[in-house]
Amino acid sequence: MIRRELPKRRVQSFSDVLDRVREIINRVRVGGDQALRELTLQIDGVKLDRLVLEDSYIKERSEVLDPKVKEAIDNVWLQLTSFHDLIKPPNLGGGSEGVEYGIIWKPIRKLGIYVPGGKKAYPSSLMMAGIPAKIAGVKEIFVSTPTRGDLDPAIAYIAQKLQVKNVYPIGGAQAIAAMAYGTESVKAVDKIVGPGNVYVQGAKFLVSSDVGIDAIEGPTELVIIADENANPKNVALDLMAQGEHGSSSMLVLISNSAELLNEVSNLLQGDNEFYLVKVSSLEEGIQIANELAPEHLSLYTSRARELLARVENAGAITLGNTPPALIDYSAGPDHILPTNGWARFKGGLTVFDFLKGISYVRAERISESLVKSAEIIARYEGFNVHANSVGVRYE
Ligand SMILES: NC(=O)c1ccc[n+]([C@@H]2O[C@H](COP(=O)([O-])OP(=O)(O)OC[C@H]3O[C@@H](n4cnc5c(N)ncnc54)[C@H](O)[C@@H]3O)[C@@H](O)[C@H]2O)c1
Ligand SMILES: N[C@H](CO)Cc1c[nH]c[nH+]1
Ligand SMILES: [Zn+2]
Repeated sequence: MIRRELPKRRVQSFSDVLDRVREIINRVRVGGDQALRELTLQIDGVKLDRLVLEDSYIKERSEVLDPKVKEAIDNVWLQLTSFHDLIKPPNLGGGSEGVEYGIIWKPIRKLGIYVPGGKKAYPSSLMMAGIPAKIAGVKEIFVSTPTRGDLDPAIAYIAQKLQVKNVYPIGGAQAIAAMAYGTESVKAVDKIVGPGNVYVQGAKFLVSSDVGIDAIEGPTELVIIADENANPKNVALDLMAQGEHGSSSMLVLISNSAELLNEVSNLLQGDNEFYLVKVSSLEEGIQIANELAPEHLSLYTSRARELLARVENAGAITLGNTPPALIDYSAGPDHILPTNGWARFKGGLTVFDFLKGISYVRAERISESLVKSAEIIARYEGFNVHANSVGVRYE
């Protein structure tokens, strides 16, 4: 369906399902493995005979993967690695006023990756989470994914490449609850990352008081800002491509060209809702995009480079005639990206999501003024022992 207006809200939001998700989480916390089996049967219609897939089974499944797909995965692996390697921060040290200080980056220890698999399998998402995690130095990776029968061979292959400790054939909020709190079979982790539908993201949100999460990465969003130079067929393809994720995707085209909007409108097919909006200038388009804070933003205009500087809120941006689907698979930057407006304060997944920056200080010959300042502020706050503990050392 084509709408000639801006979307008023996300089609489906994780906050719409929090009551149901809370109920699922509580059932897993109380009932452990048995609750996981019951919930997977009730919600997914899958009878689980085991909750941890054996290594021999994962190997067997990876062996049935088409060699062409294996080769493609190996190829993309190198490109994703080069992007995330570029970002990995070095340990830094310096000093000022007699204080030696620095920061050391340490990986989180136990990581849970959720790999979506309700409607389609997402092996690419396992790569997008697993590669930066490995580059950050994460040692123990656990994966949960709904399997609807057998494990997807590409997920099996990637799990092996990542030396994943356990793969759990569990999906939805129950998988997130299990990795957050642990059950007899599922290990509790320090942080859970990964995309998924509103139930998965709602669960991540609710467990985030007890375990780390990356962000809300729910139903796909694409905003395209295009001018009269954009190819209408490619614009329509990009919108319909992200529509493949399901009816919850938010798909918006903003243009200053009525002709382009009409041409695209005639080309769009499928069940998704497409929002086509006319603006008077590309700058106005950017302003709207900044308010929507979409997951994917495409600047499909010859002024893309110039407009890039005006973008404040977006998960990832494609410039000119670059398909957003290239980020989904092989360009290098991550496709695990914030949705629901979380791009106002969070970027896409990077090695930073798997690292903790721990700062250190050594102050043997600190300047008198910094000692005095510490004492004065401590006393101002009423923390006299703090002040004394500093002052006494540098008398
Ligand atoms: N933002 C990103 O970075 C990003 C990346 C890739 C995919 N995605 C999104 O991930 C999503 C994948 O969704 P999916 O559904 O195919 O797979 P999924 O694995 O996220 O969700 C499937 C699970 O949801 C649970 N579920 C489904 N209906 C339920 C209900 N009524 N009550 C309770 N639980 C229920 C089930 O347990 C099922 O196993 C898509 O929306 C896609 O756009 C986002
Ligand atoms: N477009 C999704 C991120 O919103 C990522 C993806 C995976 N597979 C295909 N697409
Ligand atoms: Zn996609």
